[in-house]
Order: sequence, then C-alpha cells, then structure tokens
Amino acid sequence: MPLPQVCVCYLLRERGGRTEVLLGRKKHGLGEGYFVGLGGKLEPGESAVDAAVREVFEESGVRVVAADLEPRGLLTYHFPHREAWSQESSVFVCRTWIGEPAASDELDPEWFDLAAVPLDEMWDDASRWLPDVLAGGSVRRTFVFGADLATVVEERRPVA
Ligand SMILES: CNc1ncnc2c1ncn2[C@@H]1O[C@H](COP(=O)(O)OP(=O)(O)OP(=O)(O)O)[C@@H](O)[C@H]1O
Repeated sequence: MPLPQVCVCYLLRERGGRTEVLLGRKKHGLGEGYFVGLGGKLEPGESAVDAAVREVFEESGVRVVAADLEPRGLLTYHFPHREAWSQESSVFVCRTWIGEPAASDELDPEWFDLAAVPLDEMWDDASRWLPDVLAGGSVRRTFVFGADLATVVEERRPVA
C-alpha cells in the first residue's frame, strides 16, 4: 500500500538582513502542540504542489502560486507502532505570496529567525533536516519513530 501523502511549505522572508520562517504551533490533529510549517494531506487526485498552495491559504490566509513553490525534497515517516501515522511528505519553500499571515483553526503563525527555529518544540526529525532545507538545501530521508510515537529511532538515506 502506498503511504498517505502530505505536504509542508515553509514561507521565508527577509527582515533586517536576516531570514525568517513562518511556523505555528499545531492546534489539533497529528503533531498537536508542535511547531510546524504550513501543510496537510493531499486530496484525492491532487498534486503535492496544488495541495501546498491550498493548505498555505487554508492555514494562514496567504496566497501562493504553484510556480513560486521551490520543491526541496521528500520525507518518509514510518510509525511501526502506529501504522496509521506513517506518511510521506513533500517539502516546499516559498518566498513570494500575497497577503499577511493570519491565525486559523490549524495554527497561529509566527515568524522565527533561522537562528532561532524552535527545533526542541518540533517533531523529533526536524532538527535532522530542517536547518539545511531552510538554508537552501534539499532532503530525501526516511525516519522511523519508536514506541513513544515521538522519538526517531532510525534514519535512512536513499542509496546513491
Ligand atoms: C513525523 N514527523 C513529522 N515531522 C515533521 N512534519 C511532519 C511530521 N509528520 C507530519 N508532518 C507534517 O504534518 C502535516 C500533515 O499532518 P496531518 O495531520 O496529516 O495533516 P493535517 O492535520 O494538517 O491535515 P489536514 O489539514 O486535515 O489535511 C504535513 O505538513 C507534514 O509535513
């Protein structure tokens, strides 16, 4: 069975010569309480890019267009102790949008300097790839979570 597909999109802006990323504490659902980027599940037949455009709008009220989304990779999450949580996430970064981020049912968006991303309040895998992606990199990685459903117990990179 293919894994359920989700997407995440990190909005980046420049402020005073520094780069900031838009995150928010997830109000409910998978990962409740963690700081996350904007994103969610793909609808049937929807591409990851189209889902990211839709989710960014639903969760923050800002409009991005598909051509401005920079694809930055694919993450596979395995939860052997809770198979329903296993999923695959397409990762995007976006620097152009219309509107001002506003609170939604999903999260209250906040800007963070890239040097102050709250990695200790995010999913455990984030510290292993997010700083690099926000600095311009890409990621292709598989993370396996343990029985506590929170700790990464194994990390795999694709064989070259
Ligand atoms: C396990 N380690 C993880 N580390 C970092 N980020 C993770 C994650 N696991 C899920 N994510 C992100 O969470 C969103 C999907 O979550 P999910 O609950 O399926 O979606 P959400 O409730 O927002 O869905 P809808 O808005 O209903 O579509 C999506 O952005 C996805 O990239």
